[in-house]
Amino acid sequence: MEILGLPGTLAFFSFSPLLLLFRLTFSWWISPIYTHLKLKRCGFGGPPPTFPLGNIQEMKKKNTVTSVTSSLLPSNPTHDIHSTVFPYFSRWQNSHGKVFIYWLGTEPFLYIADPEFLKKMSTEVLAKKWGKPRVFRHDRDPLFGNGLVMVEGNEWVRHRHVIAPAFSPLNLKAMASMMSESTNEMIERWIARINSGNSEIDVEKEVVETAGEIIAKTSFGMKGRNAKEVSEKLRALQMSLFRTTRYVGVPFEKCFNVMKTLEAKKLGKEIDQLLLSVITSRMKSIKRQTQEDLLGLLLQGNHQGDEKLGKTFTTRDLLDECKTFFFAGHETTALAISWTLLLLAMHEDWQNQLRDEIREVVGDKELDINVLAGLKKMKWVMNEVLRLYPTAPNVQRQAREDIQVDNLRIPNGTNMWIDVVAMHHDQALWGKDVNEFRPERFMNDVNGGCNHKMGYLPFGFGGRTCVGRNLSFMEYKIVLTLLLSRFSFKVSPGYNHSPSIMLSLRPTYGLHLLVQPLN
Ligand code: HEM
Repeated sequence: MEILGLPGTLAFFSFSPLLLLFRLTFSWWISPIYTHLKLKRCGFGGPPPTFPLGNIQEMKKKNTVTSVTSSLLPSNPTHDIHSTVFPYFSRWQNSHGKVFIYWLGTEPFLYIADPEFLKKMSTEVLAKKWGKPRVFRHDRDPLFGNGLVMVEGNEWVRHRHVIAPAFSPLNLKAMASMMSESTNEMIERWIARINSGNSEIDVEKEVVETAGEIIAKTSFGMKGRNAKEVSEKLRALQMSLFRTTRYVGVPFEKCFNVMKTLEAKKLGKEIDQLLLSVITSRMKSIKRQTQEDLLGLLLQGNHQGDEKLGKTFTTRDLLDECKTFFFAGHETTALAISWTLLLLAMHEDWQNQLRDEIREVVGDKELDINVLAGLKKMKWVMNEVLRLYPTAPNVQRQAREDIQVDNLRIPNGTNMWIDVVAMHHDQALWGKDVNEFRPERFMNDVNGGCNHKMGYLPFGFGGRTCVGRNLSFMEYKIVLTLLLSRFSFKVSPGYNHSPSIMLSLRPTYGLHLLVQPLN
C-alpha cells in the first residue's frame, strides 16, 4: 500500500508519535547544537546555556528596570546606558568580546557589536538573501505579520518595490501640512493645560499619540476615532508582548503565559478588523484613486500586480503592511522626538541654538521639505540623539546560506543580534567623550566622527535599511520646529531617567518635562 507515494510503513511512521518526537528533538536539540558546534569551531565563545532556557534565566534575572539617575540630579542623568538597558550583554562582552554566542531557549544567536565583523559579514550577502530570525517572526506575528519588517526573499523585493515610492520627495511634500496640523492641535492642548496651572507634561505620551495620528492620516487617510483606536490597541499589544521578559525560543513558550498569548491574539484580530474596514472602503474607490499615500500605492500594486513578479497582494498582505507601517511609522520617530526634548531640556544652550536656527531658516515661511532641509543643526541634534538613544536599539538577521567572513564560515540558519546601543556607546569607536551630548560631532561628518563607518546604525544597514527614514527626518523637524517656537523645556524634578527596552528604547516612567510658553 502506498499513500502520497510513500511506502506503507513509512507513511504509517510519518503519522506516528515517534516521528513527532524525532522532529521535535531534531529542531529543539540536535539542529541548534549542530549550529552551536559549527559556530564554536569558528572560535566564538559565550555564556554556557542550559536546556531548555538557554541563557534566558540570566537575562531575566538582571532585566529588572533600574534607574540610571540614582545618585544624580534628574537634570543631569548619565547617557552611559548600555549596562542599564542590556546588562547581560554588557557583562558577557567583558568575558567574551564583541562577537559571541548566546542562547534564547533552544536557539543559538550570534551577538555582534563589532562593526568590522559586521562589515565583512554583510558585504557578502544581498538584502534579499537575508532572513529574519524565525523565533521573532513567530513571536511578533500579531504586530508585524508578514509585513515589510519580516518578509523575506523575492516577496521582500516585491513589497519594498511597491512601498518605497510612498516616501518620494513629492509624496513627503504633501504630508507636511498634515504633520503641522496634528502638532498644532497638540500645542493647543498643552497651552490649555499650562493655563490651567499644570506645566508638567509627559511629552512621550503626548508625542507618541500625535505621531500615531500623523501616520494614520499620512499613510492611510484615517482620521479621528478609528485612528486613535488602532494606535491604542497597537500600544496595548506592544505592552502585552514586551512588558515582561519572555521565553522566546523556549519549547512550548506560549504555554508559559496562556493569558498573554490569548490577549495578544485578540488585540491582533481587533486591529485587523479596524484596518480591514479602512482597506475595504478604499478598495471600493480604487478606480477613482488619486491618493498617493501608502495605502493608495499598496492598493494600486494590488490592483495592477507587479510587472516582473506578476502577483498581487492578498488581503492578508495588505493588513500586515498596514499594521507594520502603523506601528513602525510612529513609535520610533515619536521616541526620537521625546528623547530630543529631554536632551534639549538638559542643554539649554542647544535649545537656544535651535531656536535661532529656526528663526533664521524658517522665519514665517511655510514648513515644507525644502525649507526644512536648511535646518542643519537640528539634523546634527537628531543624529546625536539617535546615537545616544537609538530608538531601534538592535537589528536582527538570520543567515539563509553559509556566509564567509575571512577564514570563518557562519552556518546557514545562524540567528544574529546586532547590538546598536553597544556600538553607539563604544569608547573605542567614538573616543573619550562617547557618553556626552555633542551634536557638533556631526557637523562635518555624517558618521559623527565614528572611526568605523558601520559603527553608527540608527536606521540599520544595507538594502534593508529603514524605508521610512526620510519621512521620520521630516516629521522630526516639523514637530520640533513648532514646539521650540512656542515653548521652552526644563527637566521636571519628578522625571526618573530609566531608559528600557520594550522592543524600542523608551523612558520607562514617561518623560516628564516642565513646559513654559515663550513670550
Ligand atoms: C527615528 C525613526 C526611525 C528609526 C530609528 C528607525 C529604525 C529602523 C531600523 C533600525 C530598521 C531595521 C533596518 C535593518 O534591518 O537593517 C528599520 C526598518 C524599517 N522601518 Fe524604520 N525607523 C524609523 C522610522 C520609520 C518610519 C517613519 C517608518 C514608516 C513610515 C519606518 C518603517 C520601517 C520599515 C517598514 C522597516 C523594514 C524595512 C525592510 O526590512 O525593508 N521606520 N527602521
